[in-house]
Amino acid sequence: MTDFAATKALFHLPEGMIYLDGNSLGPLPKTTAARVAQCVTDEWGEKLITGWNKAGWMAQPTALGDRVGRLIGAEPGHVVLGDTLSIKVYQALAAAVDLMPDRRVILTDSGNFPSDIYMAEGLIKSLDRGFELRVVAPEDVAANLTDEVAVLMLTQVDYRTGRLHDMAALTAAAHGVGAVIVWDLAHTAGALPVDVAGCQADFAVGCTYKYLNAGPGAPAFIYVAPRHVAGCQPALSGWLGHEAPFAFDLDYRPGPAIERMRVGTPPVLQMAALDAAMVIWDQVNMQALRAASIALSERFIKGVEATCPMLTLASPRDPAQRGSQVSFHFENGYAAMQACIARDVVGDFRAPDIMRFGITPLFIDAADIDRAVAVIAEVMDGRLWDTPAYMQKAAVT
Ligand SMILES: Cc1ncc(COP(=O)(O)O)c(C=O)c1O
Ligand SMILES: Nc1c(O)cccc1C(=O)C[C@H](N)C(=O)O
Repeated sequence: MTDFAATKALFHLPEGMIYLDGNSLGPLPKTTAARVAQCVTDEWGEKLITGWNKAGWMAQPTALGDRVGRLIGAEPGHVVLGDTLSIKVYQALAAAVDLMPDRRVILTDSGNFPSDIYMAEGLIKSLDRGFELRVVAPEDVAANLTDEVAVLMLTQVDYRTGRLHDMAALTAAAHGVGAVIVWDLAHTAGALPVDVAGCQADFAVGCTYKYLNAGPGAPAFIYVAPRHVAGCQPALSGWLGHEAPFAFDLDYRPGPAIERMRVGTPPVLQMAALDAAMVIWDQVNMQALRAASIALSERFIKGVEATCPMLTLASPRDPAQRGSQVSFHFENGYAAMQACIARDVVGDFRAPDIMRFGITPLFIDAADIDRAVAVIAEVMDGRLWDTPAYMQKAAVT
């Protein structure tokens, strides 16, 4: 599918709203409610426990894994869904350090999402084998790849600025010093073409509630390269990752392939929501999507820069260095974003001063971009953000 004028009709968007936040929580596909209702009434309601076999619930994590896998260039049979992204980061990192018994440095960058860093710290603590987490500036990653590094763990697209790491180059550089790489694709999957297999990435993880429209709390995914899967000893050895879960053996034996990265019971209702979203995503041509995303992003930057001199671009100016979001610095960014949201232009704020806008061509078009620019200009020009009501920070920003 390359006709993004048609895809907008596939999503429910509140009347009058311009939703520039599909990179945080994607909007609802129009078919999702019926698909989830069918799962609830026909599958859960009528099939009850037999739904695990008859409705295919047990096979969903790998079946959906292949569909998500297409979007990231994974080989079939090497992606599985389940758990949260933080859990999948932990699993991937634990498996990665296991491959490198003689090295003790996990390298990451300060643009990484904090949860990835916290999970690495937690893993290091529980391993208690003297690992060091080394956090460097994003532009210094390559220079810090030494033969001390066991694992390079990176989020490809910086959640604040949208800065995009070169997956092929950094994967090759990590391999060049004998290290293993873990990619977090939270802001990549459904945002731009990726080729984990072609880049020879070792592990990749990501979520499905942002660009992939599977809804709040939707399951995460994990990719393990074919060459590693047989040697991968799951750190989170739950029963559904066992070779024969229904043998109920007391000794753990990992499942045959990517199944071993499953942990426990899959979230069946969320998987149904993901299934509905994937009916759209199965059709999407990622190269065409990327071209549309760049055209809209360039239009947005041009419009905002022409009308809002107090906003400064926080994202890379070169579209090849950006994911599918555009961010601006503004010292009163929180209040300004609240003022935009009150006028139906929805983006989000990331501390300390980032106004972040997701550019998602499946449901945002050039007319939306122009209207959003006009609203942002009105907010900035009229200092409409400068009211106490917009300064009050909510629990979730
Ligand atoms: C890059 C990145 N990694 C990890 C997470 C954490 O994901 P989750 O809350 O699903 O564990 C997020 C978002 O919350 C993220 O953007
Ligand atoms: N996962 C989120 C949530 O459960 C509540 C609110 C926001 C989020 C997010 O996705 C934050 C996100 N990782 C970010 O890019 O900022």
